Amino acid sequence: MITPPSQDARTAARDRLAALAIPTGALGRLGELAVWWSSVRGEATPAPPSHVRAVVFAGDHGVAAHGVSAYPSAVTGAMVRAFASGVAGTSVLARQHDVHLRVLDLGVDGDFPDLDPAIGAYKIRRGTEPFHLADAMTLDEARRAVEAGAAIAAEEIAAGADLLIGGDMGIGDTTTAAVLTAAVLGLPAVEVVGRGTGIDDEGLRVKTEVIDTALRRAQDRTADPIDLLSAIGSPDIAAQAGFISAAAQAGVPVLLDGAIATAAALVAERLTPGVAPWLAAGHRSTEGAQWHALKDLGLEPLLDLGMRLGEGSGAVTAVPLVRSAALLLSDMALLSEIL
Ligand SMILES: O=C(O)c1ccc[n+]([C@@H]2O[C@H](COP(=O)([O-])O)[C@@H](O)[C@H]2O)c1
Ligand SMILES: Cc1cc2nc[nH]c2cc1C
Repeated sequence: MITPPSQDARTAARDRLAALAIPTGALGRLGELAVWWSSVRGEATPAPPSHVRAVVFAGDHGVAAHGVSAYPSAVTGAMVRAFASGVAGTSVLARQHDVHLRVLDLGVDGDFPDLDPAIGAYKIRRGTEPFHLADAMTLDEARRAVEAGAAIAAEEIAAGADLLIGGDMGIGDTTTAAVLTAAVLGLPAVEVVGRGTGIDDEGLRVKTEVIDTALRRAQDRTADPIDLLSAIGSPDIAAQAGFISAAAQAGVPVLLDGAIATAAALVAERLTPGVAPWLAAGHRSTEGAQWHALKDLGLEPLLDLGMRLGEGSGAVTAVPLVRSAALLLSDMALLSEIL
């Protein structure tokens, strides 16, 4: 059961927003963001987020060996190392915006004996099966991955998180996100396919075909989200779904990233209905799957910069907007006070 965000706080925030020393509605979506932040914090004028914590869920995707990505799977493990040493794109953004960031290996097809063992503490398996040909993982693995995500959220909340971000790292994962989104929403492959890391027209044709084949293979598996994850998911996306679901159950808001995070949110909403009001969308990705998933969740993205990096980068880039929105609502004068 998910308790909805506070209606009283939302009403009080809306009233204050309407009374601020601005023309009515002049803050646009920043005003709506302020009202959302009040509702999820349960206060009319909450402090801006000061303990933002992001987790990058890494994993390999068997489908990557079938011509759907512009890069080889070897990049996934290399990027885990880049996160561990603080030199990935999102590492830079997280330092800039005072966001705590950690990377976790849920399903990379390799090991990291020289890195902090905590990175692999939730590892479920090594890579996935190519899901247009066979189930990505077992039911038990899918279940354990969702539980791992919930345990990770609990750790971040215990560490004091007032806003959570999930990021992804996995070559091939835009195909997985697209298939999951299409299966949940009943959409054809052409509606959810995107160029991911930058595939050419031939790559796009192959990727569309792979998505279409996977969808036909999983068409009777959509009733149970765990079964669907085992058919066409991955441990990293299943864990991110469990993470989002657990955050919402604990009343901790989540700022969504791109196509993979939003697909995970869609699955989380099916696992535990009532998740969506606890979410805000950091940015609009270049992937059609994300646009459809956001629409279903009733979310409008904050930024639209043409970003397609993943890693939680779009969400971390939007963190200053949440802080600005909260401060505008709490610190600005009312029109009645200046007239
Ligand atoms: O988050 C997004 O919307 C997004 C869009 C395009 C690419 N990515 C990142 O690029 C990788 C997946 O791209 P691909 O082409 O290998 O499926 C993966 O590591 C993602 O983090 C992420
Ligand atoms: C270099 C590189 C970095 C990434 N970060 C997220 N996805 C990525 C894909 C590639 C190829």
